[in-house]
Amino acid sequence: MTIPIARTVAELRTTVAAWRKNGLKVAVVPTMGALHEGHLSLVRAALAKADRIIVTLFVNPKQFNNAADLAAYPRTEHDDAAKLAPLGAHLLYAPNAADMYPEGFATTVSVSRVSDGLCGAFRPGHFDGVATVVAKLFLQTRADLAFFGVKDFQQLHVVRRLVRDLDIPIEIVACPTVREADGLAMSSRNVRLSAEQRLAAPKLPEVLSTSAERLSAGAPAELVLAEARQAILAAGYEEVEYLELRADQDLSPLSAADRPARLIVAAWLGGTRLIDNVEVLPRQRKGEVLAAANAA
Ligand SMILES: Nc1ncnc2c1ncn2[C@@H]1O[C@H](COP(=O)(O)OP(=O)(O)OP(=O)(O)O)[C@@H](O)[C@H]1O
Ligand SMILES: CC(C)(CO)[C@@H](O)C(=O)[O-]
Ligand code: BAL
Repeated sequence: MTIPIARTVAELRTTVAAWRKNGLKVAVVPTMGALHEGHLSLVRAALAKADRIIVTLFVNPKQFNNAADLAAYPRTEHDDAAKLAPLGAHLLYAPNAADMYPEGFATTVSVSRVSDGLCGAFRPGHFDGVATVVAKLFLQTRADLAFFGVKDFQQLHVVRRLVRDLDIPIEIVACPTVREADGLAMSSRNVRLSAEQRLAAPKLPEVLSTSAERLSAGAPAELVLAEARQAILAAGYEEVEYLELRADQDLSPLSAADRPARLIVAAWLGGTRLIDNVEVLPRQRKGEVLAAANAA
């Protein structure tokens, strides 16, 4: 079983035009490859909502602010294609950098505000690179739907803002984070962890979920965040790049869980940068707790 591969926009467009002529609904799943169950869950979600699925595989140089990170990024196209075929994905679009950014390419798509802070602060230029390539992928594929993981929470906000602001006619579908049995969020970068680091890694999601519960129960955010940082460092992480409480709806910074929120983190373990986030349910005020108890 194999999956067809398109290398150029022309090849991609020929296939998509034939689908469209037959009235088929098209979905795109943008990735940088080294596919794991997290990516495959996006493909399955796409298969449930569309007739034809394009998985894109492009390690986008414009979104890497660190040359070593780009050089070390896993490239496993053969294995990726072998994972996609049995799932029933219809096309792998794997352009090369010279086709995506030909000589003279001079356009940058920049989404402000939701790109500020968090990864935007620590990876300068990263979200410009993401917004530029995602805009290209949407226009190249002209898909009806696009699937993204909640694991990259700020990226999801950037993409949503991009399509709203540029009136790109595509529905963005967010999919939950797929985790290993011990809670670690699946990520292509996890393969860089040594055996010892891999054992320490799940402390990150563990601290996130206990902190989220404390915040929902009304514990002061400043204290919870400070203790969470300490716990992550005590587990063996060498640096907590950021750990912040942000509003779920628009990513605005929060000092208390007074509305639906996210606890969002980036931390370094043995030279590998891991990101994660969890939902924080809004703190119930005393009156609401009493009202709920009386109603029960
Ligand atoms: N564990 C996961 N669960 C659900 N979706 C995921 C998961 N990991 C990545 N994705 C989603 O897959 C898409 C492609 O992500 P990407 O190729 O960067 O994978 P990655 O594993 O996140 O790699 P990286 O090491 O760059 O973080 C994005 O929409 C991302 O949010
Ligand atoms: C969306 C994306 C494929 C753009 O290169 C990338 O940022 C990713 O893999 O999340
Ligand atoms: N998942 C976001 C891709 C990156 O780290 O560049």
